[in-house]
Amino acid sequence: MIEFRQVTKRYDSDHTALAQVNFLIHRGEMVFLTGHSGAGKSTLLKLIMVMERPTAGEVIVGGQRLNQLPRRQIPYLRRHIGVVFQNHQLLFDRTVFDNVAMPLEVMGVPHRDIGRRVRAALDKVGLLRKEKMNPMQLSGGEQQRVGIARAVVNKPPVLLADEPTGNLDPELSADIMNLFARFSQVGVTVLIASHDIALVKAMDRRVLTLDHGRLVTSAPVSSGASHGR
Ligand SMILES: Nc1ncnc2c1ncn2[C@@H]1O[C@H](COP(=O)(O)OP(=O)(O)OP(=O)(O)O)[C@@H](O)[C@H]1O
Repeated sequence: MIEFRQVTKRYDSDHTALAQVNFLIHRGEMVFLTGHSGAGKSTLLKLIMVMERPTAGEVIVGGQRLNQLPRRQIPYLRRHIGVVFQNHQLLFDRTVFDNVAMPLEVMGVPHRDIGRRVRAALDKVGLLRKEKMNPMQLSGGEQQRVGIARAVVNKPPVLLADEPTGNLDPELSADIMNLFARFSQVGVTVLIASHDIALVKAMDRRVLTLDHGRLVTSAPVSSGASHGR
């Protein structure tokens, strides 16, 4: 579902953020991306979203070679990729419902379908009864769940998360990770960048580790079973 072939990304003429990175993530797999600050995690996610283009090599998402993707096709590709950020980027002058509905409105989904789809997404993250609230009235963990509901409301086959538990305590962080695991169980391909080594270990999934832009491991952190297919 997500494949990198010999991908190199240089920002300025000499600074190499990613160097000859190779990996393949299968449909429905949940994979973690770790590495020190500046290792290249966000860059790798940006290449999948085509917010950046590789200097060399090839990125393939859902069978589509992104190098050849014309600029005008980028918005359509992004509809197939849900993204969750650490600071969830919610609008505090709108209700929970309206925040989750935003991607559907941008896509021009008919009004009568929006309510049903927003409520289905809120149900998945356990917030069905809070749709009329303002995100400001919610806890940090609940706000992050709203961000996740918004990321999955149009049922993207790929879900990316950049430090999605950065502001949360360990218990809430584990809840959020288990939520991502449930999406992968129903076939969503999930890639999560995280600094939280203890949490990543506890989830016992395949881990891609970057070190100064190089992929140094692509294996489960523990000796437990690989969840790769
Ligand atoms: N737009 C940019 N222009 C120039 N250099 C950049 C740009 N974005 C990132 N870099 C550099 O590329 C390297 C990788 O950055 P990146 O943000 O991908 O790392 P990261 O692993 O996500 O770090 P963090 O965990 O701190 O967010 C860093 O040295 C960074 O300074």
